[in-house]
Amino acid sequence: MKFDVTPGWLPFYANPSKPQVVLPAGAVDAHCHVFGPGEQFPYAPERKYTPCDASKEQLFALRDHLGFSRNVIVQATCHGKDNRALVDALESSNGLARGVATVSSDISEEELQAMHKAGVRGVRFNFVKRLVDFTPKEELLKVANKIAPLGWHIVVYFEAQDLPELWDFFTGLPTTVVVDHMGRPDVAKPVDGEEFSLFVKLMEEHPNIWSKLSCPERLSKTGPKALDGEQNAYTDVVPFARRLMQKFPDRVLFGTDWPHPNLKDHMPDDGLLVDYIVQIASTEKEQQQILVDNPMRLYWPEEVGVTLKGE
Ligand SMILES: O=C(O)/C=C(\CC(=O)C(=O)O)C(=O)O
Repeated sequence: MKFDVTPGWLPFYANPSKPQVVLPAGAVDAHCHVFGPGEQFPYAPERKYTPCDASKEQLFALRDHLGFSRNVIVQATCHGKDNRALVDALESSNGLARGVATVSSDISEEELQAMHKAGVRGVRFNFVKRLVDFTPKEELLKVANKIAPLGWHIVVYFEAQDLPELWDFFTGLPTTVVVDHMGRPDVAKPVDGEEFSLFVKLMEEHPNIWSKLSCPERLSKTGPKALDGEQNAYTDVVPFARRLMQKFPDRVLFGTDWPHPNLKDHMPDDGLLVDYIVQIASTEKEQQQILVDNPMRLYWPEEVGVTLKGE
C-alpha cells in the first residue's frame, strides 16, 4: 500500500556527523524505531500520523555509524498493535536488537512466546493523548499480568502533567517499569520544582521504576539545537537528565529516538545527539552504566548473568 506522509513531516537527518565521543564498547541505543516500509509493513488504520519510512537497514547502518553495538527497537503508535515490522527487524539483527511491542489483552501465550523468541522483552503503554485513543486500565493490567511471567517489563510514555493521575496505576504494575523521556518534563520549570520533584519521588519510592534520559531534542525549549557542529546542545534539558543520572545511576537508559517522529521544529544531527550524552553522563563510569551495563541487564540479561523472573 502507498502512504502519504503527514503534511509538514520532517525527514530524519541525512548523513549525520560522526560523533566526537567514542562510545564504550557494547553501547546500546535503547530507544529507536523502525517505520515500515509501508509497502511491506502497512501503517495501522488507527494511527495519528504517517511517518516517512525508516527501515531496519537504515537503522542498523546508523547504529554502526554512530558507534553503537545494539538497538532496542520500540513499537511506535503508527504501527498500532501490528508488530510485524518490529519482529522482522529483530529477526534480521543477528541478536543485536531487542524489542518492545504493543499488544492487546487477548494476545495468546503462543503469540507471546513467538515474540519472545524473536527478541521482544517488553510492552509499551502509551498515554500521550495526541498519539493514541484511550485504553481502559483494566485492559492494560491484563496485558501486564500476561507478560510478567515472561520476565518482560513495561515501558510507559506519558506527559508530566498526567503523572498524578497515573501514579497509582504505575506503582501497582507487577514488573520493571521504564519511563520514556524522563516523563516528558516541562524544562522551562525548575528542576527542583513541584512537577519534576514528583517524578524523582516516583523513582525514589519505587526501585522497579527506570527512566530513559532520551529526547532532549523533543523537550528542549531554548536549544541550542544539535546542528552545525554544536557540542553543547539542549543545555536546558541537561539539569533534568543529570539529576536522574546522579540519583539513579543503575536505572537509567539512553536512546537516540531515531527517526524522531513528530518533531516540528528541527531534525537533529544524530552524531551531535550522541555527543550530547557526555553532558548528562560525564564520567566513563556513568557512560558505561547508562549505555552498556543498565541496558544489558534489562535486555540481554542472559549475557550478563542476570536471570529474568520466569526463565
Ligand atoms: O518516538 C517517541 O518516543 C515519541 C513519539 C512517538 C511515539 O512514541 C509513538 O508514536 O509511539 C512522539 O512523542 O511523538
